[in-house]
Amino acid sequence: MRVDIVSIFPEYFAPLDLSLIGRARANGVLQLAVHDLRTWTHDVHRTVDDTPYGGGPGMVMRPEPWGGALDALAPAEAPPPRLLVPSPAGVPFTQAMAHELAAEPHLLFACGRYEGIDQRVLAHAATRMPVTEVSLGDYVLFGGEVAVLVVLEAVTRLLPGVLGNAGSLDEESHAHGLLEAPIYTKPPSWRGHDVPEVLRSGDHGKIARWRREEGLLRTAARRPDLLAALPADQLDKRDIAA
Ligand SMILES: COc1ccc(Cn2ccc3ccc(-c4cc(N)[nH]n4)cc32)cc1
Repeated sequence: MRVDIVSIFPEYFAPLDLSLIGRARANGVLQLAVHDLRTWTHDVHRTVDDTPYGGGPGMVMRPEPWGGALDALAPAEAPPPRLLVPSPAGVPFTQAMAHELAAEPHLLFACGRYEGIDQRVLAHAATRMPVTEVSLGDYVLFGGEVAVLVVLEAVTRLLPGVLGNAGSLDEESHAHGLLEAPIYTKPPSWRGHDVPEVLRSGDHGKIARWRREEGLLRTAARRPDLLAALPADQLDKRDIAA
């Protein structure tokens, strides 16, 4: 997978050389390039923002530098990337979207700052590539960089060969639309708290049932919205009644 990121703070992405993403880059699973939006400015002050039409607080990112960046990184003669633009007004980012993005050959992230990017940048881009405005949640950040780090981590860990034990993808929270069960390791008793006996029983069927029930109970208590969204065939009413 190829990933291009455009930002006025390219140094924000130094952490991407660490850990699993660093390994994905080293083993060629991920080709990542970070670009400074100011590369595509042409004035002496390398201006990227201006005052908003219609008034209002703050500044808006000018369309011209973004136009130059997208022309350079999504040239007409190449297959178009998927453009992802973090925004408080975006569609919610979910594990399902992470899986969808992990199947894309080329992702292009546009990191806004100030009050956001002139909407015409997205409108023009949409004439030649898929554009998705994505939100991390109902809270407001200073810019898109943190959101890109989150989206990129969620997507990269789904790429083949990135996670050592692929099985861990199957059982984690949100893998089946539910939250995962509590997890434990040695010692069997710690400060008066014991590991649930069932997990030390060696009975894998019993353990699998316990984990599903605990996941359902957690989901019902913390994220009833996820429970409501489960397809009917995935939830036996007895599961909750138990
Ligand atoms: C119109 O209201 C605002 C508009 C933008 C901003 C600051 N800002 C600038 C670019 C940018 C990109 C993403 C986000 C963001 C995404 C989520 N889930 N929260 N915040 C915030 C962003 C503040 C307020």
